[in-house]
Amino acid sequence: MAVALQVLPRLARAPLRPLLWGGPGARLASGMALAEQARMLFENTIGAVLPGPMMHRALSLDPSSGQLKVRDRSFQLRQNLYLVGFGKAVLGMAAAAEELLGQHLVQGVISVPKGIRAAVECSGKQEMLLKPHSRVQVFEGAEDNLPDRDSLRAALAIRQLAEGLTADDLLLVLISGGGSALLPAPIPPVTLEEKQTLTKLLAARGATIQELNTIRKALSQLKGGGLAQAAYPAQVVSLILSDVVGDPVEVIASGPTVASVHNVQDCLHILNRYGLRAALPRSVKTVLARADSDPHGPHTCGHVLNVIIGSNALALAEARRQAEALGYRAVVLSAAMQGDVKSVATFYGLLARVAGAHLTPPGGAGVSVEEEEQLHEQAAALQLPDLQLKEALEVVKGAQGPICLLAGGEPTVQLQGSGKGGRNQELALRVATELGQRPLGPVDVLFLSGGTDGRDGPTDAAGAWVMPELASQATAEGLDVATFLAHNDTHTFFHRFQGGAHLLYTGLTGTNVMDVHFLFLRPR
Ligand SMILES: Nc1ncnc2c1ncn2[C@@H]1O[C@H](COP(=O)(O)OP(=O)(O)OP(=O)(O)O)[C@@H](O)[C@H]1O
Ligand SMILES: O=C(O)[C@H](O)CO
Repeated sequence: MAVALQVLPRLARAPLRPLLWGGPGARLASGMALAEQARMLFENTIGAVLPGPMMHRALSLDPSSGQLKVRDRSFQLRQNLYLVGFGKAVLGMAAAAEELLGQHLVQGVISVPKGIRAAVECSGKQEMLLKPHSRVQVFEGAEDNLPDRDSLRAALAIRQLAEGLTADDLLLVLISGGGSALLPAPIPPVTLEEKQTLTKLLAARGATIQELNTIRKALSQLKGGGLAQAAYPAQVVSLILSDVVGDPVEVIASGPTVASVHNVQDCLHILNRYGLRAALPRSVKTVLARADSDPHGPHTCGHVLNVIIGSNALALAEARRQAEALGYRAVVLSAAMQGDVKSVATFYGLLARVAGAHLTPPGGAGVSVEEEEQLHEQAAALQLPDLQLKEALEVVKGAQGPICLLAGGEPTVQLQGSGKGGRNQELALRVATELGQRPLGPVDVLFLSGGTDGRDGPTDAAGAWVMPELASQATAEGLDVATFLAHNDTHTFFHRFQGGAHLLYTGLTGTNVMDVHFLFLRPR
């Protein structure tokens, strides 16, 4: 995270704009330009998954009895509350916890990205900062999302706090994406450097987050249930903001409060798959061999309540609600959008064409049977477990007015060039190319792709929005879309195209529930 962090100033002041989105405001909003609606929908979607609102939804305290309610479970607070946390969204989560439960809080330690406090301060987003004499100690570290000395110090302070707890205590654990790098505590003799190298190698060779975190858990004192074990016999409540498709609690931040179900054989398979088994340092082999013969077996986590408080699905549900308030028929297609960005772009291109043809009256572009078949084939190839394509097309067929199709997840980019970009900007530009290939009939189409953390790859933009005319307009400006795509240089493209008007700028938002994709179709 080399670039100075910066938090969205517009979101900071007005995360939600009920006047524009509900009741009488809806009519006003529906007269807005499509691009303005798309940008507002993106900002308001992020507003719904900011740490504060999510914490307030998940927790409630009865001040007279000291009863803390987390979902359907109750816990008795009497100045026995401790707090630890690690992840990109944890500063705001801790601030909300302090505001809600501060009178019972004895001590806390959190591990957050380098520069986050300065960025939050700069943006004036006071509600995401801890109080001046807070009982929560803050460590900043993990520059570039890699474990470092600072995050190691934080992890050791977190372990120490957890180990000092008794059966009368309650430990609140705040977890969000980026937590793995912010909580490194390698099992000796594995060193921080060895863990860093192995993590980097696995990531560079294309290991999935599930595979990467299986290895991290095997080599860590705190991951894979280790933190919960350290806190025993205290009760543990983990509040988790998911940045992994499907919200698997054992994967997010490597599941420090979830018993690991993996064995050494699983690790060896993964290391084999990426050609790393032969080159393993002796220390790693030692730790894996020890785990194999460990008479205690894996950690047990019966004293833990793990709760997902925010996710991509939640963001999409809010986006849908707000799109409907704007007068769109809105459908959530999937919160598990994964796969190569090229295949995902082809899918959205076909979807826009098929949906657009269904929306326009006879004499419009018309939908061919082949295209509808291609769309279903492309969808099947993406293997999205929760895809609601048939349902979405039914809604489109029955609709007489504007449609908004919503999805989220994290497609992947196979980097070939050395340009500057991110997966959202690349997806948007590829979708623009697809949309520009054939006429779409009398319907306005806009596609938006944005990262909810406000940072798309190593750029300061969150993503971009496009329309079918983009490619021809770019050509008129002397910009060749295909060349920018070939070099993975989409940020440079969007920066130059129409003076950067198609880029989404939010600054670092202080939350992270992966990416969202919006496809708007508005019959003329
Ligand atoms: N020039 C580029 N063009 C397209 N994508 C890129 C480019 N450079 C990096 N990327 C992609 O950006 C991704 C990294 O983005 P980012 O820093 O937002 O991490 P992330 O995976 O979103 O992290 P988190 O899960 O914490 O949000 C990688 O998947 C990488 O392939
Ligand atoms: O920290 C991590 O492990 C990733 O962000 C997934 O949660």
